[in-house]
Order: sequence, then C-alpha cells, then structure tokens
Amino acid sequence: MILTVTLNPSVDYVVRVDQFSTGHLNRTDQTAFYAGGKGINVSQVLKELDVHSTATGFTGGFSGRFIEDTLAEKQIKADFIHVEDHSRINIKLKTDEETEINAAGPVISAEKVSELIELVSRYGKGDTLVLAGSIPSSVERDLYGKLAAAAYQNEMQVVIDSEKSLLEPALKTPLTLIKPNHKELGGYIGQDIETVEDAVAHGRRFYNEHQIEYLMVSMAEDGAVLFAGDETYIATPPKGELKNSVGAGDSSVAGFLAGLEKGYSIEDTFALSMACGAATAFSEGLAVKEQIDHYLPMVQIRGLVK
Ligand SMILES: Nc1ncnc2c1ncn2[C@@H]1O[C@H](COP(=O)(O)OP(=O)(O)OP(=O)(O)O)[C@@H](O)[C@H]1O
Ligand SMILES: O=P(O)(O)OC[C@@]1(O)O[C@H](CO)[C@@H](O)[C@@H]1O
Repeated sequence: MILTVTLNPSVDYVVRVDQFSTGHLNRTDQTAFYAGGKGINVSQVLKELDVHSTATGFTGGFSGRFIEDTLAEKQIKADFIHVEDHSRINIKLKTDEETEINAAGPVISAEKVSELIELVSRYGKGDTLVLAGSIPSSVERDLYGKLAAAAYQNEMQVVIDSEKSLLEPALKTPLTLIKPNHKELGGYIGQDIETVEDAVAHGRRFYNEHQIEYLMVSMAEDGAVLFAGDETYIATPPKGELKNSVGAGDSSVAGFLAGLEKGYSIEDTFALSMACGAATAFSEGLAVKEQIDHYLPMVQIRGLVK
C-alpha cells in the first residue's frame, strides 16, 4: 500500500482573470475548486493509474470536509487526522502568467502530530510512504526526518517531495525517490541549474553523495533527468499548450510510483512519470487516464552513454 502524507492539505481555488490589474476591481472569467496539497495530488493521479493509496495528513473545518468529500467521490481511501482550525485555501491566479498564494495552514498540536506518527507506524514491509509538500509552521521542522527514519526502520520505502529545509533532516535515511525541480536542486547545492547538462552534472554529484535509489530532477517543459544507480536517463516530454503547471510535479511522482508498483522497466517507469506530468500541464486540473495514455507514446527517454 502507498500511504501519501500531506501535512498541509489545501483547497486550491483556481481563478482565471484575463485582464488582471492590481489595485483595481477585477472580475473572474473562470473559477474552480480542487482538493490539493502535494500528497493528495499524488493519490489522485495514482487512482487514475489504478494504483491504490491511502491519503493522510491533517484536515479541518469546511475546507477539510471538501477535501475529504472530493477524495470519497473519487473512491480514494483517506485516513485523515482532524484538527479544529480549517484546512488552508491556496489561490492559484491565472492571468497571462500563473501566480500562487499558498496559505500558512492551521495550527497543529503536539498530540495531533503524535497521532500521525502512530498512524504511520502501522505500516511496514512492502508499503511506501510519500511525504510531500510543506509542513504547517506550528509543526517541528524535522518531522519528515523523524517519519522517514521510523518508516525505514519498519522496512517501508520512503519518497519525499519537499523543500530543502524539510528534506535535509531526512537525507540521513536511505530514500527510494526524491523529485526536486531544477531550481530546488540548485538550492540544495548552492548553484544555479539552467540546462539539462547542468542537471546531469550537479544531479550526479548530489546523487552520489546521498543514499537515494532514484533522483528525478524535473525541468518543466524541458523534461527531467533521472539518476538510478550508475545509469542516467534524460526524458523529453511531449509538446503542448501549458494550461496548468500546478501539480505537474506531483503527477510525475505518481507516475513514477505507479511504474514501480506495476513492475515496469526503469525507462517505462520514467516515461509514465513524464506522461503524467505533461497530462497535468496540458489540462485545467490534474492528469486523467485518457490524457496520460494519449501523451505516453510521445515521451522520449534516452540513457546517457557512460
Ligand atoms: N510545459 C510543459 N510541457 C511538457 N511537460 C511538462 C510541462 N510542465 C511540466 N511538465 C511535465 O511535468 C514534470 C514536472 O514538472 P515541473 O518540473 O514543473 O515540476 P514541479 O516544479 O515540481 O511542479 P509543481 O511544483 O508545479 O507541481 C516535468 O518533468 C514534465 O514531464
Ligand atoms: O505549500 P506547499 O505544500 O509547498 O504546496 C501546496 C501546493 O501548491 O502544492 C500543490 C501542487 O504541487 C497544490 O495542490 C498546493 O496548493
């Protein structure tokens, strides 16, 4: 079973304003609400790929109920810990560019954090723990480190997709997959990564210095670079019209996990991951199966000659 942990779930309020002007009254051209947060997005795309997962984390209030109802409608198993405050609402403003305003999220008590640690400890060998997204500011910064270490002790596979300060404490534990984008990897190593060649060079150094089975460095329309043991693969994604980059990274994590779960070769796993990322980028919401199947044959994967 895959357990996705979203400590700070969100309702993503997507607002399209074609002629946006700051300091004035703007009227929307289109609005939509989505259940979001990185782990929750991973669960939603896994479901499209017929891979079961359970989504957990902290939810509360009317917005928390919306998130849980959405998952229930999609028949995705959820096991959230309830908090008093409401789950956050993140604004995704689409004008001629995308602007995001992510809220801080509710206050989480130490008791609720202990409940979550206990919930995760019920999983073990053969299970995968996905830790994705930010942590509410009231929660200890090294929680991912603690959860990762405990899960590894319990023989779980651990996957992390989060910012540097939250990932860093977990890097002491052997991890199955991390998926920084090129800017995040640049932040880890203190160097700008602009090109696929930069990602290959710096990613390899970072990979060799840590105990990570798969390192996927995503680069939006430029695809991604995957490090797997001594092998390095470069993916070129399909071309299309960008409609929504929110959740493209989460979709690529879901595709990768689905490939591993289905026993695909590493090349096919990487291709599925890229197809999921592109299917989200080219849709209004998250990737759906039909779109993933459509883009999959257009992904190109090549292995680097050593
Ligand atoms: N414009 C695009 N065209 C084609 N594929 C894309 C595009 N944007 C994203 N993708 C696909 O999605 C993957 C992940 O995208 P990206 O690198 O933007 O992740 P991210 O920065 O973690 O995204 P986010 O945080 O918004 O979810 C890419 O590797 C690629 O396969
Ligand atoms: O504030 P975080 O936890 O870093 O990111 C949260 C978020 O931006 O990530 C998802 C897209 O990846 C959205 O559904 C959600 O709003």
